[in-house]
Amino acid sequence: MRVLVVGAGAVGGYFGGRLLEKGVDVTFLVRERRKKQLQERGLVIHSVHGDAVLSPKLLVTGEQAEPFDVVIFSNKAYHLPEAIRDAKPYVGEATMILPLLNGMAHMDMLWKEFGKDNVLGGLCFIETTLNEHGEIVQTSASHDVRFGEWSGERTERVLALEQLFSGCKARFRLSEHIEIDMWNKYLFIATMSGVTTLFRAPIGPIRSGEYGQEIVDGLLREIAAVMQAHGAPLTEEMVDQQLAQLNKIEAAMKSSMQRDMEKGQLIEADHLQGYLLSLAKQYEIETPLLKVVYHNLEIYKKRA
Ligand SMILES: NC(=O)C1=CN([C@@H]2O[C@H](COP(=O)(O)OP(=O)(O)OC[C@H]3O[C@@H](n4cnc5c(N)ncnc54)[C@H](OP(=O)(O)O)[C@@H]3O)[C@@H](O)[C@H]2O)C=CC1
Ligand SMILES: CC(C)(CO)C(=O)C(=O)O
Repeated sequence: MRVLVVGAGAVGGYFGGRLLEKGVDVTFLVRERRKKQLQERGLVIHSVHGDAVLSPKLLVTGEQAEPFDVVIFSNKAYHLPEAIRDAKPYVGEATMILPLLNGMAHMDMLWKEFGKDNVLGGLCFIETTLNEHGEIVQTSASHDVRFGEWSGERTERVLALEQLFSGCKARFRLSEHIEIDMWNKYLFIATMSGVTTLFRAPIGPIRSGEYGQEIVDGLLREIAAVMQAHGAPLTEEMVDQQLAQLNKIEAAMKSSMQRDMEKGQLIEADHLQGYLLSLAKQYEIETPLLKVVYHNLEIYKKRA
């Protein structure tokens, strides 16, 4: 099976690199600047799970290539329209599309472009970033991808993917409830990125202190209420589990949005929190904490 990874950034470079390391036929769709960087230095991974220096196959849109069996989208949400346009020539009728972006709003765009049957659900848990040389720096225990059919079925094609991904250094897990998994991850990351960007600290100091728990809990429950009003399959038990997860993760953990802010880069505020606020308006749900979080991100966006 041939795999195309759209974007050799922190997420795509890491997981694509791990697949390549295992011997999977992986190509990265990149733009000129990233191509030059990767040609000069290689795809360099510094990771708590082991370092690697790889020489991947690179493709720049417009270059000739047969359709791929799998196209993994690992770009930021604000680049999705261009990423879809650039990847489209390499998508055939039987190509599986696997997105690893945070959030949910991208699914509609992918379904519209590629058809609902061709798009799998997907997400990842990983703390990874690019350093000033474009090298991948992966810093905590999780390096997990979950993927699956939207219907939850164990079809031949996802079983083939499971086989393809198995035995590589990162953990790829086939899910029979990827829609639920994605909403859970969205609940987790909208809260986690919200508080870490608001307080400009890793999660540890935020969740401790006199008001920490109240704020994290309050924000998570506001977001959950919006998602549930929209029909997300999230039970109260799942909401409690996400809060427990936020209390359990390493104290030093930061969100990727926070790291992007620290580097003065663009952020996915509209895709994550902004989308939730538009739903809150639609369903007339009060979300005072989410508004504070978003307002902070808006101020950053104007300054950046
Ligand atoms: N980093 C993390 O720890 C985690 C991130 N996520 C999610 O994963 C997604 C990706 O994040 P992350 O990897 O951090 O982002 P990065 O910015 O590190 O990587 C995105 C890459 O996509 C590339 N790209 C964008 N548009 C195109 C295009 N048209 N053609 C080719 N390449 C393109 C960019 O290339 P260029 O250099 O040319 O701009 C960049 O290298 C986000 O939705 C994020 O929320 C999820 C879990 C953890
Ligand atoms: C919180 C984390 C690191 C978990 O994968 C994440 O998804 C992000 O920061 O984007």
